[in-house]
Amino acid sequence: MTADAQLADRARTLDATDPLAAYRSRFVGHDDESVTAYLDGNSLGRPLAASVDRVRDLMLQQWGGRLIRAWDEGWLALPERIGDELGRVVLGAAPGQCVVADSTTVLLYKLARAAIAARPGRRRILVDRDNFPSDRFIVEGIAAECGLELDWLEPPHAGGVTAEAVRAAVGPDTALVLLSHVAYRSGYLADIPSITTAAHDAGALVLWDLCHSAGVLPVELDAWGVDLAAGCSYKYLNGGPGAPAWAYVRTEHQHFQQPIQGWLGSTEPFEMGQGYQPAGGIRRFASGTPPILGMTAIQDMIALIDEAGLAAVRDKSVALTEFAIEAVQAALADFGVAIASPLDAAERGGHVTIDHPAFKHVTVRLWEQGVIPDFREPDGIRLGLSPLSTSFAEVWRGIAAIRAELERA
Ligand SMILES: Cc1ncc(COP(=O)(O)O)c(C=O)c1O
Ligand SMILES: Nc1c(O)cccc1C(=O)C[C@H](N)C(=O)O
Repeated sequence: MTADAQLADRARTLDATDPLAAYRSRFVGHDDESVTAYLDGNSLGRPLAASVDRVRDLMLQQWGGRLIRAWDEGWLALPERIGDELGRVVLGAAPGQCVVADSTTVLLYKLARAAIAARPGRRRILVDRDNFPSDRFIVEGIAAECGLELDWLEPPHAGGVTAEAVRAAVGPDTALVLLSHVAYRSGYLADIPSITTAAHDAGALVLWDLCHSAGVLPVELDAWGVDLAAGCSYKYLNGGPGAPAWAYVRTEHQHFQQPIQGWLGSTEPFEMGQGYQPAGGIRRFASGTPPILGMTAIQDMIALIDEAGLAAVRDKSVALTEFAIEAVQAALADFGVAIASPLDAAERGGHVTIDHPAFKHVTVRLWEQGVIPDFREPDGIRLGLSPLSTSFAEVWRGIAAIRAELERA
């Protein structure tokens, strides 16, 4: 058997013995033959068939039938109701600490400003140079706005941000540390508990960006002592394009003041009174009218993760990334393709990034033939493997297609 036939055979065996394989059929488009391999579930997760029904019901029964009455009949409470479910199933958070609102970018701003205000007199923010642009741009803006200084964790930090690096960089003047749980490019998985402790030992707060971890690996925000966190819901939470983000604020920090003082974060919105009085609890971190259509589909993925179990989802995620690495090493190493993600599964999230100078051009050709990974500058193809909707066969088809394009290049 050729090496290729062996990999194709292994993919078939892995799919045949995958205890979560049947979940794939619950997603719209799983049988669309024009998509040879969807490897971008960490940018935009596939829709669930259940969400099509839920959105239809929302439009016909709730919006169409109940009209404005639907706000009182459930819509106004939805950001916290979904937040509680997210906390229970995905984030390891007791009720009353999560809310769905805004975008991740806006929530990161609100939470970072709230944290800065809660550490008066401290003048520094620690941030990772390799963090996602929004995260970096937000603290750059806040530093300019509030007259603060930024400290940068510079790469390489032996693969990713470690507790030792954070401990060495924080001090009595550090107000806030802003980091990602899973790095958007490399997929490096940061150790939240030890990094949070390192920051707390210096009296700083930590804001965690969980965009690339929520829904793909177990998270225990309460148990890990996390202060503040935010993440998006259109990746592994399959909420759809532009679905609103979520924020976690630990109960003991819910007296923090957030900067976007809107009526729906105030005590009695419908009194329309003078002077902003922040609501109690997590509701004070909301600002304006909740995007009900946008947050509707998230509920189906939370329910699906609940059904499958996050530990099983992580097992499949590890198996998918292990197989991707094995296939890249076997099929692409001879072309000079380098693996930019950690090789140790314990240090890796749900995606694998591989680098090659031809990948920008290769990605265009892949998309034309229905093989859909992400390209990330300067030369990375990011294979985003969504455990409940990605098959091992898909991973192999994607990697075989990359090799075919490199052969032509
Ligand atoms: C790690 C990370 N942080 C923040 C964002 C920004 O999210 P949004 O565009 O929803 O504000 C993204 C993705 O876009 C991301 O991957
Ligand atoms: N939010 C996105 C969008 O509106 C268009 C294209 C991609 C995205 C993404 O989510 C990118 C993603 N956060 C990343 O890690 O690269």
